[in-house]
Amino acid sequence: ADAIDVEAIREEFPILQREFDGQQVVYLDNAATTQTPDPVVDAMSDYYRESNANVHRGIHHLSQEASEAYEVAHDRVAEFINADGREEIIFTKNTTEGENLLAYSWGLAELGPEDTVVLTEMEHHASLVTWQQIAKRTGASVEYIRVDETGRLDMDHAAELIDDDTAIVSAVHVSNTLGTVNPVSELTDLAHEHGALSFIDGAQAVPNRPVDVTEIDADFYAFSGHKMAGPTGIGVLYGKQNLLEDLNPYLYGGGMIRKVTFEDSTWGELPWKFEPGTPPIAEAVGLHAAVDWLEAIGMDRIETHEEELAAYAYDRLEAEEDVEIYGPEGGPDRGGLVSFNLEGVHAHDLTSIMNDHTIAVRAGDHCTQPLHDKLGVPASTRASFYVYNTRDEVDKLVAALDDARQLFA
Ligand SMILES: Cc1ncc(COP(=O)(O)O)c(CN[C@@H](CS)C(=O)O)c1O
Repeated sequence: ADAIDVEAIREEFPILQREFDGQQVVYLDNAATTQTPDPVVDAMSDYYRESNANVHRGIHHLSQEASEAYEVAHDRVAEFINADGREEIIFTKNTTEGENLLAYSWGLAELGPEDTVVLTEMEHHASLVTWQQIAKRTGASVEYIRVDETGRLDMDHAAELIDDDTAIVSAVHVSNTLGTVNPVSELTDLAHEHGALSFIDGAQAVPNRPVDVTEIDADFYAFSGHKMAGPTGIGVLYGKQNLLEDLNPYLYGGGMIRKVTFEDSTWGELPWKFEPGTPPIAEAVGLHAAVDWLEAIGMDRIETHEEELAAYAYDRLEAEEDVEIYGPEGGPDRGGLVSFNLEGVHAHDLTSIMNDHTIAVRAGDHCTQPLHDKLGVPASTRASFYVYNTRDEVDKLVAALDDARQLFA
């Protein structure tokens, strides 16, 4: 596929023209959140200006328009990840809420002392803390697939850990710290061989590469709108329909019920059963527009762009003898981000120097504290790329290291 036209894409992001202290912003914090193109902003503004109403099939025209827009957004997301239909697409607040929905609706009901939850050492706190706490409440145990010295999962260890006591395997598709692209189909197959479920955290995958949940055969899959050129306040939990049918909701209210009496209630059909109260309607319109916008570029072209940029950044940083990089070398095993440390300079100091050059990167543990403990570092600096980033911006990042060396090293 031919390369994407970055300059044309940048025209749709006025924020990228912003300057601080006379320097144009270099936005390299996309794993935290991506910027929002004009068509997505316009779609949400138009909704508020012209179609705003509450959903759940009100009688009046505006409510019917809003309900249609909200429901069709589910269809569009289902198509985007190759799910069977809107029944398998639950809109949440974000990836974190999707993981909690699964842990509360399924985990609390199904896990017990004889069960094991298998995670990986590179899990984000959104799944690691969630499963850790649900396991404590149910008596289940938690085991972690080892990350090897290259930053990849030790799949021999995975095959050892995943056995007939395993109730669920929960794994990140692309690590937000290492950039590692995990073999999620293989992990899912291992889970299924032992009658376990598979949950995949796709927060750093759906925005950046083609994802086909049917091909992966994951039972559940979660991601966020704000990491894929969409708005904050909306995420998606995908689940196989037959599994979702058997789950009870853990959040109750209007819109999710079929019948309510003073004695008891029955639940509405999918996906509304898991969407109580007034949902993120404008955000769903924005997410729909973001999916259209991304697909117009092409997810395979986005994947190639990010892989090449991350490989370029990896090579440039690798050439600096006082830089330590975490995760696999540039290529198909690394998504669009690079975390690293500059010898003798704390990540927070380096990141503030970067900010002096109006370069936006992230310092910290990226919500993967156990992984940083394993790496033996308190924090790292992370540059993460998207469709509007360029090699020139990577060069600026590398050039700014000298300032940090003079000041801190
Ligand atoms: C792999 C992974 N899994 C879950 C989440 C949570 O996404 P939410 O939309 O915040 O719920 C994130 C978001 N990681 C941000 C905030 S720590 C980062 O800077 O890396 C993630 O990267």
